[in-house]
Amino acid sequence: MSERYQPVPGPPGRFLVGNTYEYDQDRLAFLARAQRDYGDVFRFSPTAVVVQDPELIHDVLVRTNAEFRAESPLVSGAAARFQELIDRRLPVWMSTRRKGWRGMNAAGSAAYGSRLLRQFAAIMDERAGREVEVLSLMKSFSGQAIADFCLGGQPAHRQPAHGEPAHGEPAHGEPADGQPVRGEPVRVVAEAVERAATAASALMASSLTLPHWWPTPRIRRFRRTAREVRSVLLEQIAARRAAGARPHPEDLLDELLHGEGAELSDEAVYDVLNVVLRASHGVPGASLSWIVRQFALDPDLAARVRKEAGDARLTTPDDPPDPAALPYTEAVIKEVLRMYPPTWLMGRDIVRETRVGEWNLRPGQQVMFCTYLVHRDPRWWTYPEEFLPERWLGGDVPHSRYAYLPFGAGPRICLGNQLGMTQLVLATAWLAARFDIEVSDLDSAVPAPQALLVPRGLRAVFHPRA
Ligand code: HEM
Repeated sequence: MSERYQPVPGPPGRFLVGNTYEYDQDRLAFLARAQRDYGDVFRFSPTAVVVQDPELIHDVLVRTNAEFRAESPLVSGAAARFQELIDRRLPVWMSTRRKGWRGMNAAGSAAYGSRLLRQFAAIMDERAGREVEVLSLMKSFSGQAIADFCLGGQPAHRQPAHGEPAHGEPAHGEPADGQPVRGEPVRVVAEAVERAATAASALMASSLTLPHWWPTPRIRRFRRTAREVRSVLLEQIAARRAAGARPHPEDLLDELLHGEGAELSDEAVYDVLNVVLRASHGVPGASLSWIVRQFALDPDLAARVRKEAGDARLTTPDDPPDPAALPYTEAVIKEVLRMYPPTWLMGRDIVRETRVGEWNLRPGQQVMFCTYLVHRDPRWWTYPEEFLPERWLGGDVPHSRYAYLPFGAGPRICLGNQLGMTQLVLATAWLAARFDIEVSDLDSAVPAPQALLVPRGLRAVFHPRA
């Protein structure tokens, strides 16, 4: 080994399997132990280095697209082909990302508030009063909501009223006013994305990447579902193009096809929609599940959010308040994202020789960071294990300015962070205002660090408040 590449110290691991076995026994405990024993930079495997220092993490994140890549192939062996594809598409993605940003900024997200809340209210009304699996309920809402944000303006312009089924199908199957109703493309796309995300998380559930030529049912399903998403999206894009521009953009697809800036090819539009739908899949749903758990743990917290919703006159989903009028609710969400960041583990592939802190790293290696541990590190946070929304109201910022990164940072920061916050603030306020939550298995619903950090097996009954 040349001087240039001194091995980074880390747990030695076992013969053949390295650290994978110990890691899979308890992922968070393994990473916490390794950090305690080896410091803020440690080796996980010959190709993976874990970095836990917030300044170094930030440094890596801002250098993404140069020495680091955000995209990682799920199946090994596809890497070279995949990197070529990424290199070609990256500049296009970065410029289409800017175009997508316009549709998702604070104004775009706020304008979408009532549509979003109507969907949430309808889904919750439908499931109220009986025990439900919280994560699948919230994921199904967030999946539908994002698909609606992307494509929900199509083909008619009528919005479903509160009480009407969320995906826009009229109660008796007849289009209102003789018009086609929106909803069908949203449902088809949301379901295709759901299947693709389930197939991808089945691959990610294992810490080992499989060779791409290995024809396992999982890899075949992963490929088939990805093709399906591509085909339903390209179909929607073609149909919308053929229908021509509308006076005002009604969803992200309108914005991408007819908004300001250079015209995008169907392929570029597909890229944005695909990345947005995939990257947001389940993430707000996981956060809402943590909120449900937190409300069940602490009814006073729910009461305080309810009071704020009442003061802001949140009485009907048709006319929601500006999320800025709900600062305590926003602080609750920031605290949920601190203690339970859905994207609890992030990574970057190294594509050029580079240096991270005092270590030289080379192409083919991977850098990983565990935001869950950074967000609970007593060096950066006071009372890190306590749920304290007030810390976000009193200016008690972390001692390291980069120690809070639920949405990532740098050029690949979450594209939907404002939309995600709007969605979470309104849905959380609605939950507190309209329901008493009963959870029977609080003790067993502990953090499960899977593809996302989720409360394992959380079930609840949402009792409508009188
Ligand atoms: C609770 C809400 C959300 C959280 C915590 C979250 C978190 C994240 C994080 C941490 C990343 C960066 C991953 C990395 O750097 O490797 C990311 C990327 C992304 N997110 Fe989100 N997200 C949320 C909601 C959303 C929503 C609602 C959308 C879309 C409408 C969205 C769209 C995206 C996209 C497109 C990217 C990839 C950006 C790129 O690679 O250039 N996210 N998100």
